[in-house]
Amino acid sequence: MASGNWVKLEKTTYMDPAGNTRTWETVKRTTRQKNTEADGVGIIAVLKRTLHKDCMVMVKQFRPPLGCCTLEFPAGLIDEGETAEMTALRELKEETGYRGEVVGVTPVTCLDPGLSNCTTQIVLVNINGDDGENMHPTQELGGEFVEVILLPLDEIQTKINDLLQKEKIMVDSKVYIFAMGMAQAFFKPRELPVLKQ
Ligand SMILES: Nc1nc(=O)[nH]c2c1ncn2[C@H]1C[C@H](O)[C@@H](COP(=O)(O)OP(=O)(O)O)O1
Repeated sequence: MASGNWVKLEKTTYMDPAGNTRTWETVKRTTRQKNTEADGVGIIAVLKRTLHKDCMVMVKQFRPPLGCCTLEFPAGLIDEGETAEMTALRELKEETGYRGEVVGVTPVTCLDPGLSNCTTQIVLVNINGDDGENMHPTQELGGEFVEVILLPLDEIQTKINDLLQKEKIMVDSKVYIFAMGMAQAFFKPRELPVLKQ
C-alpha cells in the first residue's frame, strides 16, 4: 500500500477460523536482517555499584510519532550479521556510554501485534559501575539525542510516577510493566498473609 525507507504498510491476506479469506492492514519494518526474526532489541540494563542501590539505566528521547518524549529501555535495531546480544551491547554503549555484560535474553517477542509484525528480543545486561570505563560513561550518538536516566530498582515504579507528574513524558508499556512487577516482587512477600474473602 505504501513503502518508505524504514517501514511499509501492507494489506495482509489470511484465513479466519471459519474459513473466510480476510485482509488486515499491517505495518512492517523494511529493515529486518536475514537470519533473524527480531527487528531489534530492548535492553534491561542494571547498573551495579559498591555502596549504591542497583539502578535501572533508562533513556529519555523525543519520539516523533508521539510528538513527545518517552521513557524507555535503551533499544535499537539489529544490524546485519549481529546477534541480539551483540546489538544490545553496542546500543547500550552508543545510547548510554555504559559497557555491559549479557546475563539473559528472551525469545523473539511481538510488540504491537494488532498493528504490526514488529518484534524484539529483550536482553538483560549487568553493568559493573565500579569498573573504570563505566565511571564516566560517554555516549556515542550520531545525530540522536538521548538523555540517560538512572532509577533505583527498588523504587522504580514510584520514581517513574514522580517523573510522569513532573514532566510531559510518555512511559513505554514494557518499562511500566517491569516496574509494576518489581514493586510486587519487592513488597508483597514482606506483607503478612491475611485471609482473602
Ligand atoms: N520508523 C522510522 N522512521 C524513521 O524516519 N526513522 C527511523 C525509524 N525507525 C528507525 N529509524 C532510524 C532513526 C535513527 O537514525 C535510527 C535509530 O534507530 P535505532 O537506534 O536502531 O533504534 P531506536 O533507538 O529504537 O530508534 O533509525
